[in-house]
Amino acid sequence: RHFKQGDEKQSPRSCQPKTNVMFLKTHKTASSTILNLLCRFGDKHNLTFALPTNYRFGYPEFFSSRSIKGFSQQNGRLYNIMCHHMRFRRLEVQKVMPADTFYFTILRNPVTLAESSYTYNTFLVPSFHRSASFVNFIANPWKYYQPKLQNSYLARNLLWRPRLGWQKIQQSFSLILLADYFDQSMVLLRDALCWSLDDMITFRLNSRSTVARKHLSRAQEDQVKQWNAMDWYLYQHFNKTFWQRVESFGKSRMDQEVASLQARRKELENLCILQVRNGEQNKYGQARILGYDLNLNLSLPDKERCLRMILTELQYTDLLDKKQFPRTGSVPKQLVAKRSWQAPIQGLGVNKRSHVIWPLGRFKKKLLRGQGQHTPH
Ligand SMILES: Nc1ncnc2c1ncn2[C@@H]1O[C@H](COP(=O)(O)OS(=O)(=O)O)[C@@H](OP(=O)(O)O)[C@H]1O
Repeated sequence: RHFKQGDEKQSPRSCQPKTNVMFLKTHKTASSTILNLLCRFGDKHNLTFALPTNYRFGYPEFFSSRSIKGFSQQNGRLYNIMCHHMRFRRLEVQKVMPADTFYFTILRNPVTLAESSYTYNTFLVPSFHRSASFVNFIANPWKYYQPKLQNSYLARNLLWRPRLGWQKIQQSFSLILLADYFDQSMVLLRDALCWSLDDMITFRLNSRSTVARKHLSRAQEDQVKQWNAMDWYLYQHFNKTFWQRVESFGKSRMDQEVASLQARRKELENLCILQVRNGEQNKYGQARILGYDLNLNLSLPDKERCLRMILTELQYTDLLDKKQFPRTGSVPKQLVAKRSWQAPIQGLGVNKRSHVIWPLGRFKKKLLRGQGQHTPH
């Protein structure tokens, strides 16, 4: 049981791995899991990341190259990977990404998306916390929703907002994935990027447990679709194009590759994960986010790799920040636990008893004892 086995199993491929990649990260669409995948790839190959100064590129305002840490019009530098939250503006992004950049994004069924957003952001969105529950909100949204109230953009048509319509999406992105078919999405992405199987293996991050998700009746689902009509329209369109793409990829080839992906993920889960457990309630809502405890008996290289697979968006961003800006980067206060014995949450699930020591210095040691926290996205 070792990471290497999976890498060795892969046959050589004739294509050239893409190293210039732009991912439009969006709310509650498995985007933290994909961000982790991109961070690991870029980190492994020492690629440069366009990093935001404060975890997001000026969101909810439109993207500006000024929000990239260290960028100036004078140095006019280009980056390999861009994957943090933004409100997309193609021309502005193109200024800082090479011409052959591969652009992709991800959507999710607006029904489960809206429920996730409500639970996760209840206290952040006044339109939400005026209602007693999601079912209550969705039965009569106009009673609670006021567009001018703070963060109301999180309460309606979440898919639509960062992207401005399906024609623009179609023009700007070479691949549009669906969180609801995550494994098929990873197969398509792997094919497009020409990356290895292990590069595509992720553990589910920023996730609630299945029992915490609210199941809706058909009538309630219809209410959500009506309330988020633009999202529903967008989703239907890209659901169709997604399955057309699967069709041209080949259905049986897809089934085989999904099976390999799942088998390899299982192997790595067995290697890395001791247990999955409920973390603390997130700060802005009622969601308890699952965390992972790593196995205690891992070799140091495996520990490092397993740990990278469970780093959350903020934690990985801090590591990359530290790597790209060794002198200016600092450990943000919120990542450091108030008491060192506190069990970490949000994916940084190193067991209390297992003080994993990374060889890369004090920062990581702190991080490993730290408490992950999540800003709203
Ligand atoms: N691999 C995979 N497959 C399917 N779904 C997945 C996966 N990884 C994460 N998720 C689900 O995505 C939700 C979190 O999305 P984000 O990470 O984009 O949220 S955030 O906006 O960055 O806070 C969150 O949804 P809910 O659990 O319904 O809240 C996660 O469970």
